[in-house]
Amino acid sequence: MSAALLVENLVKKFGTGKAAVDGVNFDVPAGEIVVLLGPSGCGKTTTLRCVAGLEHPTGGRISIGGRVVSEPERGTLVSPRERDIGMVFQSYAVWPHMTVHQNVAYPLKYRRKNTSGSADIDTKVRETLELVGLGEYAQRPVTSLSGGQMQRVALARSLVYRPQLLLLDEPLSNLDSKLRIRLRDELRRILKMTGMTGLYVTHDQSEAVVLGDRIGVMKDGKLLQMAPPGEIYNRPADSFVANFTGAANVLKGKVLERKGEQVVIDLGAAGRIEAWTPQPLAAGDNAHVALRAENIRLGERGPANSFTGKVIERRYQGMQTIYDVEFGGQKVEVLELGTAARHNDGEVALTLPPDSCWAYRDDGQATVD
Ligand SMILES: Nc1ncnc2c1ncn2[C@@H]1O[C@H](COP(=O)(O)OP(=O)(O)OP(=O)(O)O)[C@@H](O)[C@H]1O
Repeated sequence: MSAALLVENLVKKFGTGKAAVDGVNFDVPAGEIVVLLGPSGCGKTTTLRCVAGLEHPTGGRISIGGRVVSEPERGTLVSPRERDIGMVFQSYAVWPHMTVHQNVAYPLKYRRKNTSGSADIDTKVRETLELVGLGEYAQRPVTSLSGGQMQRVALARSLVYRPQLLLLDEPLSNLDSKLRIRLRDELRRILKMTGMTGLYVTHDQSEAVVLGDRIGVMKDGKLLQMAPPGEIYNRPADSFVANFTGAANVLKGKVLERKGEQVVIDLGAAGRIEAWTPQPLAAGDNAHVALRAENIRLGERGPANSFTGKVIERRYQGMQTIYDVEFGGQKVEVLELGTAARHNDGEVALTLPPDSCWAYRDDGQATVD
């Protein structure tokens, strides 16, 4: 039976410097997959290693299946072995001198958990190999497999003993891009079929969106937002989340008025723009509006946020065209899907739908370096 993970106010400091994990809170209900997403050094691997028991947290509490496995304030620290977790890492970590079958059988023989002899072990190994699509490879030496197949062996080895919780740290990053996409899609199917509770760490947005029931975006040791992928992409709670997940356009201005979650922002020469905001912005505040290139509608006039601009450059990329458009001293990038570029250089109407314009306090950190 899969179990929930609860992480409360987790802190991890290495030495005396800044905390690598700085007061992180989240839960993973049984059967859910949560992905921690963020740039290099944001603390996602350290968070996962604390859950695994491979790092000793400085503060906070971690519980797996209702059992506290780490709470430094009370001197509680359960060893990794006793946490009943499975782990899959970037490196394949298979036993090179064994066959595929032997590799996957190893944890069952070693643990003798939920098994009643070699026939039972054999059945479980066969079932798990079928699940990861390696049913026909059971007797092959593991070293004769491709990278993607070896990673499936590593996954099967972690799934075969049905741990309470599966931890995955960038498991696809050593694979070539085609294989990575295929295994990414399959991984979700496999995890959902087993009903496994999963915590997955990556810096790759597409993996996070495909795999996660919820995504937690981290920066500088802090969890900025945790929400379903659609919410992260359409209602980013923070300017960093918006920018990190691809809202690369930034328009600077001043708040004129606020009604509920809507604000009107003065963009200077370009005029006014309506936007949604998750932050306590008020009239007079400096703010910036973030929006995605693919949410701007070129050649259309909508009921609000319509402007007349000028295409100053267009880059045809086969499946899509990117336009640089200027309006009233502001510059935006617009993405148009399709194999034909529909707009030429020169004057063009553009609409920035208010629902896709997100306003944040201007703290000078609008973009990811
Ligand atoms: N063993 C360690 N000793 C000292 N500092 C460490 C150690 N492990 C991690 N750190 C630091 O903690 C911070 C967070 O690192 P962490 O590996 O968790 O980030 P990450 O988001 O997983 O990045 P990446 O994707 O590059 O692995 C970084 O500043 C890193 O240098």
